[in-house]
Amino acid sequence: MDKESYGLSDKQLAELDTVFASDSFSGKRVVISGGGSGIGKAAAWLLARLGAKVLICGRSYEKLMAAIKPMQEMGLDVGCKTLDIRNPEKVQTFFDEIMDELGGLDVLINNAGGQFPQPAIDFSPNGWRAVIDNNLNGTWFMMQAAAQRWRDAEKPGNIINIVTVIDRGMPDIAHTCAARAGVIYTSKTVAVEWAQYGIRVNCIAPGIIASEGMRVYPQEAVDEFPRSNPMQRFGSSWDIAQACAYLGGDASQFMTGEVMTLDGGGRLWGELWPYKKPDYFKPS
Ligand SMILES: CCCCCCC/C=C/C(=O)SCCNC(=O)CCNC(=O)[C@H](O)C(C)(C)COP(=O)(O)OP(=O)(O)OC[C@H]1O[C@@H](n2cnc3c(N)ncnc32)[C@H](O)[C@@H]1OP(=O)(O)O
Ligand SMILES: NC(=O)C1=CN([C@@H]2O[C@H](COP(=O)(O)OP(=O)(O)OC[C@H]3O[C@@H](n4cnc5c(N)ncnc54)[C@H](OP(=O)(O)O)[C@@H]3O)[C@@H](O)[C@H]2O)C=CC1
Repeated sequence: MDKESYGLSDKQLAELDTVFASDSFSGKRVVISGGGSGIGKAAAWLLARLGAKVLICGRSYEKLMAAIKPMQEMGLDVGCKTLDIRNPEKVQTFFDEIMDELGGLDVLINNAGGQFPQPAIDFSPNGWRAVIDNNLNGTWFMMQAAAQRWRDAEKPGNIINIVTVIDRGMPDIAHTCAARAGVIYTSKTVAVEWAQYGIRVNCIAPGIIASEGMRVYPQEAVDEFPRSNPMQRFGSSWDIAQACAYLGGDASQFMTGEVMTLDGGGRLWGELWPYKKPDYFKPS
């Protein structure tokens, strides 16, 4: 399939089945970074359909507005704000504003992120920095800003960080492996530190998901992706959205500091080359 066509349509997102009760997020306020496309948009649809008041953020106002319009037309309670998560001052202002506007916050889904595929030996210093900044620093600024406000207001909170599967590293995206490892181990650490404030922190590690994000990868690499797990296929943004509903809701109330992997078994079997498999590793 052409990678340009990956992703779920608004019609699908409005109609896909879910195992969760239709009022299971009623009264909950949820912020989703990178909610204008892919996994973040699917999570926005699902949690809003389950009754949450949802606010999505990202860098492009046009993209955010295009994402929320069909949700609002369905009567869902969804808004948006522009934010570059790499800017700590802007992140602070963002949380001041949304705490006012939403009247508080229950769940933060740190989904914004991404990388470019390249053999590590060729990374420029700035390319390395850009990926660390986006995925590690940006996620941290968001986590800390939310946690400070929950602590100061003496309210519980729930953080879900979307990472990637890094158990065996990942050729062609070493920068993101470094950043995501940082997010996972920061999450495990603050899951302990912040338990005293009633704040839970968990991660979701998606395998290959047929989202708009696939456009960053060469078509030849994407064609091989389904063969990287024993199920021999892509997962869907809806799979990850449903994991967000589990971790964001009361069913997971005794869970913190964990990484939930949804990768079709990819971490146990198979190989993935997001840029290009070198001849050295091909059968002779
Ligand atoms: C087990 C299964 C795991 C599956 C994992 C594989 C599948 C993963 C899929 C996904 O994650 S899908 C989501 C993908 N979505 C994205 O990646 C979108 C977001 N990405 C970005 O915004 C960028 O990639 C970025 C790196 C964060 C760039 O941000 P920024 O706006 O700061 O970039 P620039 O200012 O343009 O560039 C900074 C620096 O980086 C170099 N660079 C950027 N792109 C490339 C590239 N394609 N190749 C090489 N280098 C690149 C760029 O040249 C700059 O460096 P200098 O030139 O200044 O040295
Ligand atoms: N699809 C997959 O196979 C996998 C995805 N992931 C991760 O899941 C998350 C979602 O990816 P996916 O939905 O597939 O891809 P997308 O590229 O569609 O989503 C990434 C979103 O993050 C936003 N974003 C990126 N950088 C920033 C920033 N600095 N500040 C604010 N928003 C930002 C983008 O919006 P904008 O550019 O407008 O700011 C975009 O909406 C990412 O972290 C990705 O790396 C992990 C493993 C596999």
